[in-house]
Amino acid sequence: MRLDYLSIFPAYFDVLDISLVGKAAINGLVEIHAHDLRDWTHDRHRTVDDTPCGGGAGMVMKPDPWGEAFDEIIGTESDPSVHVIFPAPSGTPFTQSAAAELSSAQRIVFCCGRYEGIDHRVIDYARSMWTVHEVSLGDYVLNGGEVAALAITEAVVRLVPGFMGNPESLAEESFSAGQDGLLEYPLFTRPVSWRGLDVPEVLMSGHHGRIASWRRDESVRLTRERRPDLTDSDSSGIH
Ligand SMILES: Nc1cc(-c2ccc3ccn(Cc4ccc(CN5CCCC5)cc4)c3c2)n[nH]1
Repeated sequence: MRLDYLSIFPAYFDVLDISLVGKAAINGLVEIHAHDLRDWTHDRHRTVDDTPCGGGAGMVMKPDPWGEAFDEIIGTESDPSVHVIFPAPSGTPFTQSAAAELSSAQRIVFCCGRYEGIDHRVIDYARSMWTVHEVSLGDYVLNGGEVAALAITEAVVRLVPGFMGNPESLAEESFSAGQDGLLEYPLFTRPVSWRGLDVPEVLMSGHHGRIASWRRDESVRLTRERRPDLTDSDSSGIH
């Protein structure tokens, strides 16, 4: 899988050489390429923004540098197998199933906007050429797309076959199909007693049936408490 990042702050993506994603890069599962959008400007100030047509606060990213960067990084041929991701507050909420779908992509290009966003024609042009995803991380406003691109990268790459040492742990995660769409149960490890707080006895009983039942009950309780929106979904198994 090749991952490209277009940003005026490409150094944001240096961290990918350290983290788990870095290991995937080392063992050839993932190729990381970060690019400075200003490399595709031609004026002395390397300008990437301008005032919004129709007025309004802030600045908008000009289309020209994006188009030239696309030509060089992706090419001028249409190819639906290339996934182009535009993080945006107005995007579709990013989900675990979207991460799972993207984990089988051969090529993903992250377009990280700044200022108030990117000229919409950039997204329209990209839609005419590749498979475009405008995605939101959640209902809060970041200063740009870079943090969202890092989060999406981690969610996707950890699902790439061969990446996680212990694929079983993926099956038990929140939001993954195996867990019936419930939140994860609380986790404990040694010592059994810590600052007057003890591991629930059932977990030390060695009785697998009771342990499974306790974990399910805890997942149901937590989901009802924190994510009532998940309790009515068909996959949740609770109604
Ligand atoms: N889930 C999530 C994603 C983001 C995100 C992603 C990309 C960019 C690029 C620039 N920004 C800053 C930013 C600030 C204010 C507005 C709202 N303005 C109101 C009127 C015009 C626009 C939009 C955008 C991003 C933010 N934030 N949160």
